[in-house]
Amino acid sequence: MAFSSSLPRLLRRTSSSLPLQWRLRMFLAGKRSRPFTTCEGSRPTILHKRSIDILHDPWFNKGTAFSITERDRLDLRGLLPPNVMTPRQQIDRFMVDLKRLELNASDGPSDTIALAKWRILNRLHDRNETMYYKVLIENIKEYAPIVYTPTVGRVCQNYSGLFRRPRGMYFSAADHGEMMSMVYNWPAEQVDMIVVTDGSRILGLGDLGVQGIGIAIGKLDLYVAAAGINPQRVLPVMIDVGTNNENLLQDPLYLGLQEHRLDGEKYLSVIDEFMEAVFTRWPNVIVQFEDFQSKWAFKLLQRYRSTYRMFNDDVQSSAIPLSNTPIHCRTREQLCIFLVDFYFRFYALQHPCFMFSVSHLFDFILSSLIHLTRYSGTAGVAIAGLLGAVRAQGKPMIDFPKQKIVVAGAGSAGIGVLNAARKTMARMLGNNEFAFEGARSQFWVVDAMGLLTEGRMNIDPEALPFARKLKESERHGLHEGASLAEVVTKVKPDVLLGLSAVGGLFSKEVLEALKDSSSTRPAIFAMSNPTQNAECTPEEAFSTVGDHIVFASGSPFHDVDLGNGKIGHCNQGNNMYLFPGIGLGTLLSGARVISDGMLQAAAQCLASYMKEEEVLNGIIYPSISSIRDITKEVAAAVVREAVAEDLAEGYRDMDPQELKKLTPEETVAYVKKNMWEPHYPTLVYKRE
Ligand SMILES: NC(=O)C1=CN([C@@H]2O[C@H](COP(=O)(O)OP(=O)(O)OC[C@H]3O[C@@H](n4cnc5c(N)ncnc54)[C@H](O)[C@@H]3O)[C@@H](O)[C@H]2O)C=CC1
Ligand SMILES: CC(=O)C(=O)O
Ligand SMILES: [Mg+2]
Repeated sequence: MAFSSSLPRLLRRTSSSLPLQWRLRMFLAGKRSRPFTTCEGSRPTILHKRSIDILHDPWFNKGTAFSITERDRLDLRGLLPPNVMTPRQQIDRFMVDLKRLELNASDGPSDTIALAKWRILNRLHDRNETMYYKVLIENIKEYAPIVYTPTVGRVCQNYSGLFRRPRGMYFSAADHGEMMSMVYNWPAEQVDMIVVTDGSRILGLGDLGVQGIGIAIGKLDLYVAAAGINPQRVLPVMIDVGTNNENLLQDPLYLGLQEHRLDGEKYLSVIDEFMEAVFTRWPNVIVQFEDFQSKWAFKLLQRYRSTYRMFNDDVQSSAIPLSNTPIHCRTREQLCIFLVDFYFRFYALQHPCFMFSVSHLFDFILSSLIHLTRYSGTAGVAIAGLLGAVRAQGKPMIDFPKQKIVVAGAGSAGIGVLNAARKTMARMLGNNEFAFEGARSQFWVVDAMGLLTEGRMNIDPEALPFARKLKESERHGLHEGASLAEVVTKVKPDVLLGLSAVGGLFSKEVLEALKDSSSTRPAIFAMSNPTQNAECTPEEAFSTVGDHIVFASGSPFHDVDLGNGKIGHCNQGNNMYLFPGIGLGTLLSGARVISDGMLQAAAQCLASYMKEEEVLNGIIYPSISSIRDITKEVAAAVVREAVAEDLAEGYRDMDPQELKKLTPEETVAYVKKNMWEPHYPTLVYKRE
């Protein structure tokens, strides 16, 4: 085929909505990617298959080597990473991966074993989904760390090498104008849950470009395993708008677009088009935004949350004004009087087995206060843990506003947690502007530039409310940019919470300083992921600060043997305890949007899940082994809230009126009944 004659033909055939430079690029990609089984001028192979069936057929599959024109011709567009590879590049990529495995294996333990387990599980996932999820559900504690954090982080970092069979959909800047038709290349008629990322901040590993698809796959594994979402109805999505990761831009084997990230309106128009396309084909789908860099995470949430069924569990913590709550009490006293009155008049009378106790009354008031506070996802998990840490000190949760909290990291996750914690305190202190303002003094925020004060130039507007006043800092012997160790030394916090993505940030010096904490039981939350990004390990925390601390981390660690038969519990403080239930509850209620109240109901359910004796033992989050049970409860709480807010439009044959009639127990049973179980169905053949 002569260059001169084929180019104009291709340019005519490819969508005229694409810019010329893209069509040229597609042409060149097509030239590069002739499969090695065919040669110039040979007769074409006639296929009686299309789309994903071709990718799953080892005779015809060419993987990433399908040219753009072939992808269009065979309905493959969007089912493969956008970069077209030559057969030679494919072999090189495979060989690099094979050699890396040999190298790692001879190197010592490294991550080889975890990655090898991931590969084995992934192959099972490709062959037999029912069996894959049965294995995962029955062994969730052992394999969640493989399909989710921390191993999923390694998988994303090595995705170009690990890539075998594509999973999910890829939309790229080059697909502008085509997405509405591309969504029809996905084989499932019904999709309930999409997890989408643009790869810009994967866990704490930074910009991993197209390789970030791994986190969407990992999160959806938990949607299936924990929430019982039907695996035929989940869709991981990668929106490839380029990458600013220079290593990936230079890597000849990288599978994504090798261009700098789109920005501004161009970026937004790609995401807008994606949202319109998926909601056109699947109007009832729920979209979870995952691991978008802070710069876009907040903006996208604002842009879509009142129109589409979507949420972002990394950042979400609503900005509902204080006055916009069901109960308007101007002071702490008024609120408490209202709740005590309510407790005796309604709650106690409605519970036949009710026996009065002061601690029960306190817990009721507290859970009501939490109910009046709106937060979710990461923030919800953090608040549940922070309240658990107060209870672990033997104090009532209502003492939470007295806690001094140092937060390391003021990115999307850190700010989400700070906003939620501040609002929780404010509600407990009287639910008014004065309380809200007062609560701010409980937080000390340290980011990459040290202590955040009003003396800082160009403060991020989201972080501004948490900048300390200069005078106030000076009174504590602190200054703008003071180091974390200085801040911990001077503030003597009750809680040290890390969402910085900096492994080892809670150094020996910082932990030594925490020994002087004014708390009887200081709490350390090293929430950054994956494992190597944890601000400290539980061993470091227990051995330096003492056996009495409460410890939680974002990625799993083993409990620590403290000697004398005592155990230092390592809790996993991860949004996995909430997002699956939020998705399932939204689905089963048929709510058109995901309200703050629904998110907050999920968080409240988690906060009240732990029993007193567990908390006093330093166990502030449930074991991952019970995640399916927790998720069921969380989902039921979300359904009930959607019904209460009149958002529920029903699901299948459960109409909103019937949903309204369900008691709390019946709601849990309804959720359980609708959770997919990994059983083989009986199959029969029916001619089309
Ligand atoms: N456990 C969980 O459920 C979750 C954990 N995360 C983790 O939180 C981490 C941060 O995520 P994002 O907020 O989205 O990232 P981000 O990139 O938006 O924010 C990181 C923040 O850390 C600060 N930082 C950097 N170096 C620092 C240092 N030396 N000292 C103090 N602060 C420093 C930065 O200034 C920035 O404010 C990630 O590792 C992520 O995996 C995020 C969501 C949920
Ligand atoms: C857990 C999670 O969502 C994160 O680290 O980003
Ligand atoms: Mg995340």
